[in-house]
Amino acid sequence: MFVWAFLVIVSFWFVHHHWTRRKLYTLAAKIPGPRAYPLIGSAYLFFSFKDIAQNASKIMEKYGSILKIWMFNALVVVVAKPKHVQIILTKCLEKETRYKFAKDAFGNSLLTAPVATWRSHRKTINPAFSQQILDSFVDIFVKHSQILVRKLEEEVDDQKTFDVHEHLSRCSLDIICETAMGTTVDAQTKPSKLLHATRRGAQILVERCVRLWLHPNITFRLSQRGRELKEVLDYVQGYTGNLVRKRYEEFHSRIDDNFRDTSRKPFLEHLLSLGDQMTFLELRNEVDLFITAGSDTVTTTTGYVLVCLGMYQHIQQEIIQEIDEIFGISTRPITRDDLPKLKYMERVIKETMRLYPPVPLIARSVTEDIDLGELILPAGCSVVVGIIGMHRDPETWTDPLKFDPDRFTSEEAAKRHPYSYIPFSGGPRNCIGIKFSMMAVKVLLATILRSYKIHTDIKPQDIKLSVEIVSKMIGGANISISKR
Ligand code: HEM
Repeated sequence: MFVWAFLVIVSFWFVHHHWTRRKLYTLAAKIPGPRAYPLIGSAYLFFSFKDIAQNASKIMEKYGSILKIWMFNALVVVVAKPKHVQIILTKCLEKETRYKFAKDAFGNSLLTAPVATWRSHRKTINPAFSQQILDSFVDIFVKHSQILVRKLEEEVDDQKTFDVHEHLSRCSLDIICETAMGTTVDAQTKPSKLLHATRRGAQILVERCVRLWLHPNITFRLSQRGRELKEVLDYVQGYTGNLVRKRYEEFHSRIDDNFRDTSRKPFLEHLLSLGDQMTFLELRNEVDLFITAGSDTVTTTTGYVLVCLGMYQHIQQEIIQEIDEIFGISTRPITRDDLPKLKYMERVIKETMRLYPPVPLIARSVTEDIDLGELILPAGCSVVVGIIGMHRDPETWTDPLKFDPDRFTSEEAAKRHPYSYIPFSGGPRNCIGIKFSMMAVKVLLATILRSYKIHTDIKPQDIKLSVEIVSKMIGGANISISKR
């Protein structure tokens, strides 16, 4: 009797579920994709964590630039053509459901907030990333880059390779903490619990996204990973919370014109001076997001560029020539006026981010049917933009695996679709830190290259990127350095 009742309820649910989603199924049937089995869909292709990237690229090669994957009963559509991506990134502003896992760490911050909240926060926060404010941070970039150069002394030996990512991540954390909160964490000179905590937090988040049993809050909180994340977040949020609270209270107890001037102040104080729009918790969430989003991406980008310079010595030579033309034999520090002159370096950074995008995939939720011309994306599905696939698409990039910074001269760039190159995403919900990153990476590279020559044994065909929120080179960004 009990079994019959159970079967009737399940059948009823099944029919009801399919009936309410009939439009989604009809539209999905028109999108090509790998075979889907009852209940699991095509999720079997992603059961092995280490094969995810390989399987995803095989599927993309086979099914082309729009394809569907049924992950159990969730429809995921992958798109990789600039004209489709432009429509998606301008019309679908709601983040994909898995971003909600990041709310434990960042609450309703820019990255994770629903559209209505995001819109007002983005409007409030945008002025804090003005050119004038960013210019005031150059001294901070320089100070920490010079410490990095001193730390790298220990590694000088062209017979010895080391993972430069390790040094860069400490330096980027110092930069981002000082620019975001006005405090130095000295991660380059002291052991840093904050560094390990932010790193571990990001790893657990990725694991949660791909391990289905960690999706429900209840199983996650009881799991070892859930407990570990709590411990990590208690530390990070305790640390940043104390600093944010101190500044928040200071600001509210003495609002005076000092807080309103635009001389060098961390983001946090600029956010406070924008008015009473943000609560303490909102401020802490945004600061936590800047620290994670800003430090990992700047680290990865700079590390990728250094490996590329090691692989392509003639390109390194050209950058060094550009640097020497600006500084000559002077040892003066880099200033903000030097940065726009590093034009060839900028092209090298862009070409590196094309082949090795720090954020290889992004995802959005489709909340209403979206007409892509050839196909309609049904409301209720998720859409993944495969940035790495787009950046290597032979239809856009001739000889796509060739490292060629001249693809980014203004004449060449003008010939391409504006959404063919999107390392910082695109549309209204793009990265808020574009200019910050370019300035920080330029200062880091120029400071390093004024002192050292870069070498590597890595070959382009050996480079594989890990599947993480921010990609890394599997095996490490291994270089060796010698004094110039
Ligand atoms: C090379 C460096 C960087 C790259 C490649 C990068 C890339 C991206 C991408 C692809 C997104 C979109 C994410 C998505 O839609 O899921 C994003 C968003 C974001 N990034 Fe960056 N980022 C970089 C540096 C930074 C820095 C330095 C900061 C802060 C100081 C920052 C803060 C943010 C924030 C707050 C968002 C969310 C924006 C919004 O939704 O309004 N990023 N970034």
